Amino acid sequence: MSGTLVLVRHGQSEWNLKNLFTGWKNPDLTEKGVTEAEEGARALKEYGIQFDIAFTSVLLRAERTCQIILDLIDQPDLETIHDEALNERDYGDLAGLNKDDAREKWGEEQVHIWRRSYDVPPPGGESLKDTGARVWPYYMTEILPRVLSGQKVLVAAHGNSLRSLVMVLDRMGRDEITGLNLATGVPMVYRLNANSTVASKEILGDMSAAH
Ligand SMILES: O=C(O)[C@@H](CO)OP(=O)(O)O
Repeated sequence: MSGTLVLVRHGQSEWNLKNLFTGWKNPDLTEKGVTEAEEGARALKEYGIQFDIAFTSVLLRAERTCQIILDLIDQPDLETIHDEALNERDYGDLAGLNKDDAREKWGEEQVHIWRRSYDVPPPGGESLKDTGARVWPYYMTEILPRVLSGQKVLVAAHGNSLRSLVMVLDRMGRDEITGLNLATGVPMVYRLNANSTVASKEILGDMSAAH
């Protein structure tokens, strides 16, 4: 058995709260988002894990979630790599728009397709497939080799950058991924086999905290 990979989506952001498409925009966590990150951290502490390295995006909401977790599990100075490859999906022209206003303008179904489909990009932005096309190579070259060498690795990132990873790890098809919405601040603990497949997956906490 090789190492452990923990994926966690950032806590609620100010734009999650305002119901705005966010993408590469850079809002901070709300108080609730901080609490969600702390709850995820407490779950990891109870689980008893100590990490060898952490990865996060270059967006504040994920960076703060990562640091809140590391502080709470008494690893505040752990080496942390920040990379744009782990950023949220680029929402293009939708960034900053209200999700309900968008439904009124373009219809419920079209907005759902932009938000959750595999390969339909929002105008001027990235589809989940496009997001995966930058997340997967980064995972393969930077993250996976560490896990396979036995390290315990934390990845604090975003709803869609993590959906693209979960899709591959959980061997989900393009239809199945449409129904997946990750909860905020809820750690997913993967143990991998030596051949990179998933040996086990545990979800630590409340899956209902999705925004
Ligand atoms: O706005 C965003 O960037 C994302 C995540 O909050 O939204 P969605 O739920 O549409 O993937």
